[in-house]
Amino acid sequence: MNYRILAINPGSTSTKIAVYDNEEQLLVKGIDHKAEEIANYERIQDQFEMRKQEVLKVLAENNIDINTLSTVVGRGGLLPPVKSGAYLVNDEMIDRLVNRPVIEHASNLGAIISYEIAKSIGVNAYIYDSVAVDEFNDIARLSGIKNMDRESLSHALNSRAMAIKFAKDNNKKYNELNIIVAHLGGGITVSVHEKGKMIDIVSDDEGPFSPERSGRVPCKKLINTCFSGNYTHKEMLKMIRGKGGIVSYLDTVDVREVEKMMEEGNKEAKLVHDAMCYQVSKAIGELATVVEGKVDAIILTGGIAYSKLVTKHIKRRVEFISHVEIMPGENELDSLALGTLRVLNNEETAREYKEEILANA
Ligand SMILES: Nc1ncnc2c1ncn2[C@@H]1O[C@H](COP(=O)(O)OP(=O)(O)O)[C@@H](O)[C@H]1O
Ligand SMILES: CCCC(=O)OP(=O)(O)O
Repeated sequence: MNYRILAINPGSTSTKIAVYDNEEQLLVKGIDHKAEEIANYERIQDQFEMRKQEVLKVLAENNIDINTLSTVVGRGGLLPPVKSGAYLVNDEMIDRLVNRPVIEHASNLGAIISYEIAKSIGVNAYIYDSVAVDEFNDIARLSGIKNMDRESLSHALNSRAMAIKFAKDNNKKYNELNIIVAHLGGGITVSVHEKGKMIDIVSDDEGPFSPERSGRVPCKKLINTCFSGNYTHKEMLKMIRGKGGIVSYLDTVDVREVEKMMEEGNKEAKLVHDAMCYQVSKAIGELATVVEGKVDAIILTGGIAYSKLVTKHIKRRVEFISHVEIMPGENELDSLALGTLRVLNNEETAREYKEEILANA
């Protein structure tokens, strides 16, 4: 059976799309949205019609008739906690993402755009491995302050896909292995997968700094800065997400540029690069304790895993824990399409999104 799948991954400044016939990629395209265009919209969800039109235009330009699509899948956004895998997009999910998103994030548009396109041609829309996938054990939820639980918000899509691929490539099942995955992109998440469940993470506001995020910062200093009267709430959020991490030290979010600076003898660039690798390694070490050291593999993935300097540094620090596998790239469009294909082929089942059930799950 041949299935044609449109995958949509909205990011803060671009919408990446791809079309697949089963596993074969027919088209892949990054649609850039100009900062002036984005600035016209007060809320991220208001950008949906503009981005949808751009997606339809690219399909038409590439002679892909939307009526030939079997389904549409979007990167799942900031919903209340959900399970891993696929969800059918429904009105309840759209209501949450449009009217009460947990956090405003470009990925919230994935379900909204997919649903609209799918509805117009009478097929189903899905999300797959949303950033809100929550498989924490109870012990992982405590933060140290009552009523301020830790949250499972992560790069679950690429992290789970790489762990599943690693298992398959090694003739094992994902649910037989304990794997630590470090997703190294604009944001960084390190996650531990115990026998097929992502039971804990070190997220990008609790762990390593990344190109544009601060990671864990000293709490007392952060609180004092919040109350200094010098910053608005929005500016403080931007300080940790958008203007934190590498960019706050070196004025770039591009690790390739940092490495060029290092080649030119820039000592601060070397220190910041080293510190990011050091912090990622610490997070891997931290999560190794969750499975009591029984780690079958450590996977380094995401755009930064293309860097030999980064992977060599982290490998040196964590190889004592387990084998290190380098799987570079963010692979998110492939992960969306292949996950959905497993649903269409009845190898996995899509869940129905219902908030009242999730709250008690
Ligand atoms: N060949 C490379 N060497 C070093 N860093 C790279 C390379 N390719 C991409 N990167 C870095 O990867 C980061 C983006 O990663 P990516 O997974 O694409 O993130 P996102 O989807 O969050 O933007 C950027 O900091 C970029 O500089
Ligand atoms: C909220 C965790 C997922 C995330 O931050 O995604 P991006 O790095 O794509 O913004």
